Amino acid sequence: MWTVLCAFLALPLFLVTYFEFGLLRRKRMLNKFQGPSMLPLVGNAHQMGKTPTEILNRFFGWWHEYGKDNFRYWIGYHSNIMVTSPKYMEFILSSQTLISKSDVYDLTHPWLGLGLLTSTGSKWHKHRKMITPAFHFNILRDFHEVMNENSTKFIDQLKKEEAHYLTLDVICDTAMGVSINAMENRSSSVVQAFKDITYTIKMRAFSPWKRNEYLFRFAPEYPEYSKTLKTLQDFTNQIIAKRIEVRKSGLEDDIKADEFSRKKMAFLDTLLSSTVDGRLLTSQELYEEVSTFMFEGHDTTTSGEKLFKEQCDVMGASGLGRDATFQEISTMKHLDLFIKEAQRLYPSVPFIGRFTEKDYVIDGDIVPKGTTLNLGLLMLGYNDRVFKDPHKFQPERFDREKPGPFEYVPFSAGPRNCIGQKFALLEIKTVVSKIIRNFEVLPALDELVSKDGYISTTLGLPPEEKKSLDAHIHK
Ligand code: HEM
Repeated sequence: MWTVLCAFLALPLFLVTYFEFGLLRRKRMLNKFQGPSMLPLVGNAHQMGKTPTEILNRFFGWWHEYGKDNFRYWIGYHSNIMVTSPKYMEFILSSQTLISKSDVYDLTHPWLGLGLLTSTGSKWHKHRKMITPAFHFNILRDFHEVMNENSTKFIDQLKKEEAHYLTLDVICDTAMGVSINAMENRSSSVVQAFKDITYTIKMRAFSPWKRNEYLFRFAPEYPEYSKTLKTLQDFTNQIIAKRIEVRKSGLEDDIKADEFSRKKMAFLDTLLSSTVDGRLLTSQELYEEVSTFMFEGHDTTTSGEKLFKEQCDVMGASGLGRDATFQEISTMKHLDLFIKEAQRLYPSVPFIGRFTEKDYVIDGDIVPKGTTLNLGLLMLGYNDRVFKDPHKFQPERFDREKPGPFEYVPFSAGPRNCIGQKFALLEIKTVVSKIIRNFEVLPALDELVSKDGYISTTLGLPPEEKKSLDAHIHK
């Protein structure tokens, strides 16, 4: 009896010692990096905060404290380096071997499996090669019609002050050939499920025990998470099944009124007809790629006099009521700068992660095997060594001061860059240009831009400045 009790009590101690021992080498090497001191078991998890805003503020706080340079931190036994130095960015993003995603992406596996975003090694290489033609210039041009149709619906909803989910409609309508009409069906369980699952995944990343698949089953939010996951899995599987059915029956061209009637479903059709190693994709592989594109293709893509003038110049003053052509969209240069500036301050993908499967020497430092490299794309945009007066919204800055190739990378760079970059930019330009032609766009009074051109959210400021400004704003 006593032996069992003692063994039971000693177990946690044994486990902690075991893990600490296993980490000695990594800890020793990572201690050479600047960063906050850590506690046993939790690392720095207790300092992270409980909401996405608190977590962002914590990261920015450390970033300022450590000279706007890289720093290391620990979430339980997961060691991380927050990478913000352009030299590190260049090494990591250009590497042909450092392509494995960080352990944070494991949290998406139950939902996305190992699709293009999360897979690595030869599977990723083969699938990237197979999918790349689906984003060819000519295919994008065909998609533009669908983007215009959905943008028109979006504008109608904006006029009623009820605009939502445009990007989800566009990715389903173009890449999958399925009209889910999320804009008009806001209470749809699928639409809500996309929002819920991404929130849960983000928050799990900062909890040492919820990161673990088994321990997470005991978390209070687990039953809701399982339901959400099933909703998304069923939705994706249904899309694939219906498309296969339509292809089998050879009815693609006949059922014009049906929701699966579009002829140009480049992405899903590419997947269904492509071979890898001489065989068709398995149903699991199909599931992984389709769910990956539904996620990447909609959660990422969501003013002023000069913009309006450009619309008049390009479209002609009498053409403001019609859709812009593909060609016209590509000549809207000021709109390009505007989008670039918005992505600098509010990048759709603020962080991306890599995992070191061996030791690497980066810019003279040894980064040990087993380290998560968290690439702070968000921090790059706030670096005043690169962007003068970074809190000022100035689209023209990209004409004057061109950042280096690894100083501004909202779509990432190198072999694992965003495969949907051109699709995304076309979609954003299509909808934003239409908004400008239909509405007078003014700076948001207290949300985005203040009268003197400074953004008035306090994101990215050093903690003391942020505190005093926050107090001022909330007066
Ligand atoms: C403003 C919109 C978008 C931004 C800022 C963006 C940004 C990014 C970034 C930073 C990555 C690298 C992720 C990483 O290394 O973990 C990425 C990858 C990816 N993006 Fe996008 N993205 C956008 C829109 C899209 C769209 C519309 C699609 C699909 C139609 C898409 C599909 C993908 C895929 C599949 C990957 C993984 C590529 C690979 O690993 O080979 N993205 N994106």
